[in-house]
Amino acid sequence: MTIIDGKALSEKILIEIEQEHSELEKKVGRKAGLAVIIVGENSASQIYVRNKIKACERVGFYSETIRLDENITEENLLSEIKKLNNNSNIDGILVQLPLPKHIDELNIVNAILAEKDVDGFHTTNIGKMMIGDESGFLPCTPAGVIQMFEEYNIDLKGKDVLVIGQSNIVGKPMTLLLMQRHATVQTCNSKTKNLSEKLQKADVVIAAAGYPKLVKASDVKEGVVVIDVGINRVDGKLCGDVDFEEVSKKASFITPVPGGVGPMTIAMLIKNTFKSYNQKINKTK
Ligand SMILES: Nc1nc(=O)c2c([nH]1)NC[C@@H]1CN(c3ccc(C(=O)N[C@@H](CCC(=O)O)C(=O)O)cc3)C=[N+]21
Repeated sequence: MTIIDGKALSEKILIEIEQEHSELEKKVGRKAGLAVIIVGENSASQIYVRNKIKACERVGFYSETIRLDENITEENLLSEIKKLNNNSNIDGILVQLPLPKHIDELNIVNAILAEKDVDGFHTTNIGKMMIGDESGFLPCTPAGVIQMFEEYNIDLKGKDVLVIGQSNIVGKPMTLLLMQRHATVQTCNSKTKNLSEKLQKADVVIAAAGYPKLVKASDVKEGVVVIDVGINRVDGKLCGDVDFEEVSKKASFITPVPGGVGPMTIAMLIKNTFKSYNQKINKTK
Protein backbone atom coordinates (compact mmCIF):
# COMPACT_ATOMS: atom_id res chain seq x y z
CA MET A 1 0.00 0.00 0.00
CA THR A 2 1.35 3.43 -0.93
CA ILE A 3 0.40 6.52 1.07
CA ILE A 4 -0.14 9.46 -1.28
CA ASP A 5 1.87 12.14 0.53
CA GLY A 6 0.02 15.37 -0.24
CA LYS A 7 2.23 17.32 2.14
CA ALA A 8 5.45 16.31 0.37
CA LEU A 9 3.97 16.83 -3.11
CA SER A 10 2.58 20.27 -2.16
CA GLU A 11 6.00 21.25 -0.79
CA LYS A 12 7.62 20.17 -4.10
CA ILE A 13 5.15 22.36 -6.03
CA LEU A 14 5.67 25.36 -3.72
CA ILE A 15 9.47 25.13 -4.07
CA GLU A 16 9.16 25.20 -7.88
CA ILE A 17 6.82 28.22 -7.78
CA GLU A 18 9.02 30.05 -5.26
CA GLN A 19 12.02 29.70 -7.59
CA GLU A 20 10.17 30.79 -10.73
CA HIS A 21 8.50 33.67 -8.88
CA SER A 22 11.73 35.06 -7.42
CA GLU A 23 13.17 35.24 -10.97
CA LEU A 24 10.07 36.89 -12.41
CA GLU A 25 9.63 39.32 -9.52
CA LYS A 26 13.00 40.92 -10.32
CA LYS A 27 11.94 41.56 -13.92
CA VAL A 28 8.40 42.64 -13.14
CA GLY A 29 9.20 44.78 -10.13
CA ARG A 30 6.34 43.49 -8.01
CA LYS A 31 5.34 40.26 -6.26
CA ALA A 32 2.35 38.11 -7.17
CA GLY A 33 -0.53 39.11 -4.89
CA LEU A 34 -3.38 37.13 -3.31
CA ALA A 35 -6.28 38.69 -1.40
CA VAL A 36 -8.35 36.49 0.94
CA ILE A 37 -11.65 37.71 2.33
CA ILE A 38 -13.01 35.94 5.40
CA VAL A 39 -16.43 36.82 6.77
CA GLY A 40 -17.25 35.93 10.38
CA GLU A 41 -15.42 33.72 12.89
CA ASN A 42 -15.81 30.14 11.53
CA SER A 43 -12.90 28.35 13.29
CA ALA A 44 -12.18 25.89 10.46
CA SER A 45 -12.12 28.76 7.94
CA GLN A 46 -9.61 30.58 10.16
CA ILE A 47 -7.29 27.55 9.99
CA TYR A 48 -7.58 27.20 6.22
CA VAL A 49 -7.06 30.92 5.62
CA ARG A 50 -4.02 30.86 7.92
CA ASN A 51 -2.57 27.99 5.87
CA LYS A 52 -3.21 29.88 2.62
CA ILE A 53 -1.42 32.99 3.90
CA LYS A 54 1.45 30.85 5.24
CA ALA A 55 1.81 29.32 1.78
CA CYS A 56 1.95 32.81 0.22
CA GLU A 57 4.75 33.73 2.63
CA ARG A 58 6.47 30.42 1.81
CA VAL A 59 6.67 31.30 -1.91
CA GLY A 60 7.31 35.04 -1.46
CA PHE A 61 3.90 36.29 -2.68
CA TYR A 62 2.27 39.45 -1.36
CA SER A 63 -1.01 38.66 0.45
CA GLU A 64 -3.86 40.55 2.09
CA THR A 65 -6.37 39.08 4.54
CA ILE A 66 -9.56 41.09 4.77
CA ARG A 67 -11.53 40.07 7.87
CA LEU A 68 -15.17 41.22 7.80
CA ASP A 69 -17.92 41.05 10.38
CA GLU A 70 -20.46 38.24 9.84
CA ASN A 71 -23.25 40.84 9.72
CA ILE A 72 -21.77 42.61 6.72
CA THR A 73 -24.35 43.29 4.03
CA GLU A 74 -24.01 41.59 0.65
CA GLU A 75 -23.72 45.06 -0.89
CA ASN A 76 -20.76 46.01 1.29
CA LEU A 77 -19.06 42.68 0.62
CA LEU A 78 -19.53 43.26 -3.11
CA SER A 79 -17.87 46.68 -2.82
CA GLU A 80 -14.86 45.09 -1.03
CA ILE A 81 -14.53 42.68 -3.96
CA LYS A 82 -14.85 45.51 -6.48
CA LYS A 83 -11.91 47.33 -4.83
CA LEU A 84 -9.77 44.19 -5.14
CA ASN A 85 -10.86 43.64 -8.77
CA ASN A 86 -9.39 47.07 -9.52
CA ASN A 87 -6.23 46.61 -7.43
CA SER A 88 -3.34 46.02 -9.87
CA ASN A 89 -1.17 44.49 -7.10
CA ILE A 90 -3.70 41.70 -6.63
CA ASP A 91 -3.65 38.78 -9.09
CA GLY A 92 -5.93 36.41 -7.16
CA ILE A 93 -9.02 36.96 -5.01
CA LEU A 94 -10.89 34.41 -2.93
CA VAL A 95 -13.81 34.71 -0.54
CA GLN A 96 -13.54 31.88 2.00
CA LEU A 97 -16.69 29.72 2.07
CA PRO A 98 -19.11 29.13 3.71
CA LEU A 99 -20.59 32.62 3.96
CA PRO A 100 -23.34 33.66 6.42
CA LYS A 101 -26.81 32.57 5.28
CA HIS A 102 -27.99 36.11 4.39
CA ILE A 103 -25.38 36.34 1.63
CA ASP A 104 -25.84 34.72 -1.82
CA GLU A 105 -22.58 32.78 -2.39
CA LEU A 106 -23.02 32.49 -6.16
CA ASN A 107 -23.53 36.23 -6.45
CA ILE A 108 -20.36 36.86 -4.45
CA VAL A 109 -18.21 34.34 -6.29
CA ASN A 110 -19.33 35.72 -9.65
CA ALA A 111 -18.51 39.28 -8.58
CA ILE A 112 -14.81 38.37 -8.59
CA LEU A 113 -13.20 39.09 -11.98
CA ALA A 114 -12.95 35.69 -13.75
CA GLU A 115 -9.25 36.36 -14.43
CA LYS A 116 -8.68 36.81 -10.67
CA ASP A 117 -10.92 33.89 -9.62
CA VAL A 118 -8.13 31.64 -8.31
CA ASP A 119 -10.69 29.38 -6.60
CA GLY A 120 -12.05 28.44 -10.02
CA PHE A 121 -15.65 28.89 -8.83
CA HIS A 122 -16.69 31.65 -11.29
CA THR A 123 -19.26 30.42 -13.82
CA THR A 124 -16.89 31.44 -16.62
CA ASN A 125 -14.19 29.09 -15.29
CA ILE A 126 -16.71 26.32 -14.52
CA GLY A 127 -18.23 26.75 -18.00
CA LYS A 128 -14.81 26.34 -19.63
CA MET A 129 -14.17 23.19 -17.59
CA MET A 130 -17.59 21.83 -18.63
CA ILE A 131 -16.43 21.73 -22.26
CA GLY A 132 -12.99 20.34 -21.40
CA ASP A 133 -11.18 23.68 -21.67
CA GLU A 134 -8.74 23.75 -18.73
CA SER A 135 -7.14 27.09 -19.75
CA GLY A 136 -9.07 28.90 -16.96
CA PHE A 137 -8.62 28.31 -13.21
CA LEU A 138 -9.50 24.81 -11.98
CA PRO A 139 -11.10 24.47 -8.51
CA CYS A 140 -8.22 23.83 -6.13
CA THR A 141 -9.27 20.61 -4.39
CA PRO A 142 -10.24 18.69 -7.58
CA ALA A 143 -7.11 20.00 -9.35
CA GLY A 144 -5.01 18.87 -6.39
CA VAL A 145 -6.50 15.37 -6.59
CA ILE A 146 -5.69 15.17 -10.33
CA GLN A 147 -2.13 16.31 -9.59
CA MET A 148 -1.80 13.42 -7.09
CA PHE A 149 -3.01 10.87 -9.67
CA GLU A 150 -0.41 12.22 -12.13
CA GLU A 151 2.42 12.22 -9.59
CA TYR A 152 1.75 8.60 -8.60
CA ASN A 153 1.07 7.47 -12.21
CA ILE A 154 -2.46 6.34 -11.39
CA ASP A 155 -4.12 5.93 -14.80
CA LEU A 156 -7.82 6.87 -14.84
CA LYS A 157 -8.70 5.64 -18.37
CA GLY A 158 -11.64 3.26 -18.15
CA LYS A 159 -11.41 3.05 -14.36
CA ASP A 160 -14.64 2.84 -12.33
CA VAL A 161 -14.46 5.91 -10.10
CA LEU A 162 -16.98 6.58 -7.34
CA VAL A 163 -17.27 10.20 -6.17
CA ILE A 164 -19.14 10.54 -2.88
CA GLY A 165 -20.42 14.11 -2.51
CA GLN A 166 -21.81 16.51 -5.12
CA SER A 167 -20.77 19.94 -3.83
CA ASN A 168 -20.07 22.83 -6.20
CA ILE A 169 -16.51 23.15 -4.93
CA VAL A 170 -15.49 19.49 -4.95
CA GLY A 171 -17.87 16.73 -6.11
CA LYS A 172 -19.22 18.30 -9.29
CA PRO A 173 -15.95 19.77 -10.68
CA MET A 174 -14.09 16.60 -9.62
CA THR A 175 -16.51 14.57 -11.77
CA LEU A 176 -15.87 16.80 -14.80
CA LEU A 177 -12.09 16.50 -14.51
CA LEU A 178 -12.35 12.71 -14.16
CA MET A 179 -14.60 12.47 -17.24
CA GLN A 180 -12.08 14.58 -19.15
CA ARG A 181 -9.53 11.86 -18.32
CA HIS A 182 -11.82 9.07 -19.62
CA ALA A 183 -12.76 7.61 -16.24
CA THR A 184 -16.18 5.98 -15.79
CA VAL A 185 -17.62 8.13 -13.03
CA GLN A 186 -20.53 7.49 -10.68
CA THR A 187 -21.45 10.18 -8.13
CA CYS A 188 -23.35 9.64 -4.88
CA ASN A 189 -25.13 11.78 -2.33
CA SER A 190 -26.76 11.21 1.05
CA LYS A 191 -29.89 9.79 -0.66
CA THR A 192 -27.93 7.18 -2.68
CA LYS A 193 -29.22 3.59 -2.19
CA ASN A 194 -26.84 0.61 -1.68
CA LEU A 195 -23.72 2.72 -1.30
CA SER A 196 -21.78 -0.36 -0.12
CA GLU A 197 -22.52 -2.22 -3.37
CA LYS A 198 -21.34 0.77 -5.42
CA LEU A 199 -18.19 1.06 -3.30
CA GLN A 200 -17.49 -2.64 -3.76
CA LYS A 201 -17.26 -2.17 -7.55
CA ALA A 202 -15.09 0.98 -7.52
CA ASP A 203 -11.45 0.94 -8.64
CA VAL A 204 -11.08 4.48 -7.25
CA VAL A 205 -13.08 6.07 -4.41
CA ILE A 206 -13.07 9.84 -3.86
CA ALA A 207 -14.82 10.59 -0.56
CA ALA A 208 -15.98 14.20 -0.22
CA ALA A 209 -19.17 13.75 1.80
CA GLY A 210 -18.34 15.21 5.21
CA TYR A 211 -19.14 12.04 7.20
CA PRO A 212 -16.37 10.63 9.48
CA LYS A 213 -15.45 7.03 8.59
CA LEU A 214 -18.21 6.74 5.98
CA VAL A 215 -15.98 4.45 3.90
CA LYS A 216 -15.17 1.21 5.73
CA ALA A 217 -12.80 -1.64 4.86
CA SER A 218 -15.74 -4.04 4.35
CA ASP A 219 -17.07 -1.68 1.65
CA VAL A 220 -14.03 -1.58 -0.64
CA LYS A 221 -12.27 -4.12 -2.86
CA GLU A 222 -8.64 -5.24 -2.60
CA GLY A 223 -6.30 -2.79 -4.34
CA VAL A 224 -8.74 0.13 -4.40
CA VAL A 225 -7.34 3.68 -4.72
CA VAL A 226 -8.77 5.92 -1.99
CA ILE A 227 -8.74 9.73 -2.00
CA ASP A 228 -10.09 11.17 1.25
CA VAL A 229 -11.29 14.77 0.85
CA GLY A 230 -13.08 14.70 4.21
CA ILE A 231 -12.23 17.41 6.75
CA ASN A 232 -14.27 16.41 9.80
CA ARG A 233 -13.49 17.36 13.38
CA VAL A 234 -14.32 14.62 15.87
CA ASP A 235 -13.50 15.52 19.51
CA GLY A 236 -11.38 18.37 18.17
CA LYS A 237 -9.30 15.94 16.05
CA LEU A 238 -9.24 16.23 12.25
CA CYS A 239 -10.32 13.08 10.43
CA GLY A 240 -11.49 12.23 6.94
CA ASP A 241 -14.49 10.39 5.49
CA VAL A 242 -12.51 7.13 5.36
CA ASP A 243 -11.63 4.67 8.15
CA PHE A 244 -7.93 5.06 7.30
CA GLU A 245 -6.61 2.39 9.73
CA GLU A 246 -8.73 -0.42 8.28
CA VAL A 247 -9.13 0.70 4.65
CA SER A 248 -5.36 1.22 4.23
CA LYS A 249 -4.95 -2.57 4.75
CA LYS A 250 -6.83 -3.18 1.45
CA ALA A 251 -5.97 -0.08 -0.58
CA SER A 252 -3.19 0.11 -3.18
CA PHE A 253 -3.00 3.90 -2.71
CA ILE A 254 -4.61 6.06 -0.01
CA THR A 255 -4.40 9.71 1.12
CA PRO A 256 -4.14 10.57 4.81
CA VAL A 257 -6.09 13.27 6.65
CA PRO A 258 -4.33 15.54 7.55
CA GLY A 259 -1.45 15.58 5.09
CA GLY A 260 -3.21 14.56 1.90
CA VAL A 261 -5.74 16.55 -0.09
CA GLY A 262 -5.65 19.61 2.23
CA PRO A 263 -2.08 20.68 1.46
CA MET A 264 -2.70 19.99 -2.24
CA THR A 265 -5.69 22.36 -2.19
CA ILE A 266 -3.37 25.07 -0.89
CA ALA A 267 -0.67 24.28 -3.45
CA MET A 268 -3.21 24.54 -6.30
CA LEU A 269 -4.36 27.93 -4.98
CA ILE A 270 -0.76 29.18 -5.11
CA LYS A 271 -0.38 27.65 -8.59
CA ASN A 272 -3.57 29.43 -9.81
CA THR A 273 -2.39 32.74 -8.32
CA PHE A 274 0.98 32.38 -10.05
CA LYS A 275 -0.82 31.54 -13.33
CA SER A 276 -2.87 34.77 -13.02
CA TYR A 277 0.32 36.77 -12.30
CA ASN A 278 1.96 35.29 -15.41
CA GLN A 279 -1.11 35.98 -17.56
CA LYS A 280 -1.07 39.61 -16.38
CA ILE A 281 2.65 39.98 -17.22
CA ASN A 282 2.27 38.42 -20.68
CA LYS A 283 -0.69 40.71 -21.43
CA THR A 284 1.38 43.82 -20.65
CA LYS A 285 4.32 42.64 -22.83
N1 LIG B 1 -13.36 29.95 -1.22
C1 LIG B 1 -12.95 28.77 -0.68
N2 LIG B 1 -11.94 28.11 -1.26
C2 LIG B 1 -11.49 26.91 -0.73
O1 LIG B 1 -10.56 26.29 -1.29
C3 LIG B 1 -12.12 26.41 0.44
C4 LIG B 1 -13.18 27.12 0.99
N3 LIG B 1 -13.57 28.30 0.43
N4 LIG B 1 -13.83 26.65 2.06
C5 LIG B 1 -13.42 25.42 2.72
C6 LIG B 1 -12.63 24.49 1.85
C7 LIG B 1 -11.74 23.55 2.64
N5 LIG B 1 -10.41 23.92 2.25
C8 LIG B 1 -9.25 23.41 2.86
C9 LIG B 1 -8.06 24.06 2.71
C10 LIG B 1 -6.92 23.60 3.40
C11 LIG B 1 -7.01 22.50 4.22
C12 LIG B 1 -5.81 22.06 4.97
O2 LIG B 1 -4.81 22.79 5.03
N6 LIG B 1 -5.87 20.88 5.61
C13 LIG B 1 -4.73 20.36 6.39
C14 LIG B 1 -5.07 20.37 7.88
C15 LIG B 1 -5.45 21.74 8.35
C16 LIG B 1 -5.90 21.66 9.84
O3 LIG B 1 -5.01 21.64 10.68
O4 LIG B 1 -7.13 21.53 10.06
C17 LIG B 1 -4.48 18.90 5.99
O5 LIG B 1 -5.47 18.26 5.53
O6 LIG B 1 -3.35 18.46 6.13
C18 LIG B 1 -8.21 21.83 4.36
C19 LIG B 1 -9.34 22.30 3.67
C20 LIG B 1 -10.45 24.90 1.31
N7 LIG B 1 -11.67 25.26 1.06
